[in-house]
Amino acid sequence: MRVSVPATSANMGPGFDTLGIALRMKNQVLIKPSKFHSVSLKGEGSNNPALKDNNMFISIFNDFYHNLSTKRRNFRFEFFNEVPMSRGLGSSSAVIVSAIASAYAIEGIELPKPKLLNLALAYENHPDNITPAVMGGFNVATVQDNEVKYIKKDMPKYLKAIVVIPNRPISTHMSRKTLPYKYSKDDAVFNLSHASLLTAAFMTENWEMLRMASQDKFHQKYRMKQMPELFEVQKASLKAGSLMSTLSGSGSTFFSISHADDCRKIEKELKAKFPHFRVFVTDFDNYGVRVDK
Ligand SMILES: Nc1ncnc2c1ncn2[C@@H]1O[C@H](COP(=O)(O)OP(=O)(O)O)[C@@H](O)[C@H]1O
Ligand SMILES: N[C@@H](CCOP(=O)(O)O)C(=O)O
Repeated sequence: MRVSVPATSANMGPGFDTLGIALRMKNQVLIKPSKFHSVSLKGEGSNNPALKDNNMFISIFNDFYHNLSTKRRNFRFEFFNEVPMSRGLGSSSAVIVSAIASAYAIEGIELPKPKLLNLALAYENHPDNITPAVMGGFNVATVQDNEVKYIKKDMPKYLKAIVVIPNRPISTHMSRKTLPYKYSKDDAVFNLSHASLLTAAFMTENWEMLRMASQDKFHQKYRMKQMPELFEVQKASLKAGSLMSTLSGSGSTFFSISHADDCRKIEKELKAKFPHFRVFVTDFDNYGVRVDK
């Protein structure tokens, strides 16, 4: 059985804890019944021996498997990871979503996506990564009465994402602690109006609006100060023709959107300017978590 989950870019500027989008970079796990428990890792995290012991995937999988099954089978887990850890591309959401989906699938129990989304909420209490990880596409989401309420929009093929991934990880948990406890009414209105306009722009495919609507006063400047080169990345990406360019989740990745015709030029300019960062173009994912039995 194979389960794959896409990387996600959350916030998208002003949509703190609300907006997120799925990218065509994925973590996959292949699970086979086996005499003994064993783990193999390829790609991201493969040089981290701790992930072979009790990693977050295995512990969430076991929580669910032990609840769902009376049998005590062992499994071989083969991970193929494309989502870099702690870079603001939703690696923790990818792990949470794939672990829950895997436990249900291995037991042959149907798990509708909305239910999976609400189960994932217990492990990550902001819905902006888990929603696109489960559903794919661009999503606006909130949590009400312990349930995720969301609206999804498929992304067109003529738009591409350009990601700039620094070497330095940023822990989402730690980064959230650096944000202000309170915001002024002006800043709240600024973010509310920009996030609303950005959402409307995605829904109506008004791409020229993205640059203006993706401005934010809630989190980016506080987080980017810890890595000031990111201000240069943003400036360079917009100058090279991106439609929008924002910190991805809590960082350290920078995420931009462009027309397909412009993406290679933008990628080339960013690579030349920031040779010490990984820069590449990727498609959007409109499907979300996928289980192949
Ligand atoms: N492939 C993986 N396998 C196991 N655990 C992972 C994996 N990817 C991420 N994690 C867990 O998620 C944590 C990173 O979460 P977080 O700081 O929220 O980063 P991100 O911005 O990538 O979601 C890691 O420290 C690790 O505990
Ligand atoms: N809204 C969250 C998003 C965190 O995304 P991640 O990919 O960095 O985990 C936040 O801004 O803290």
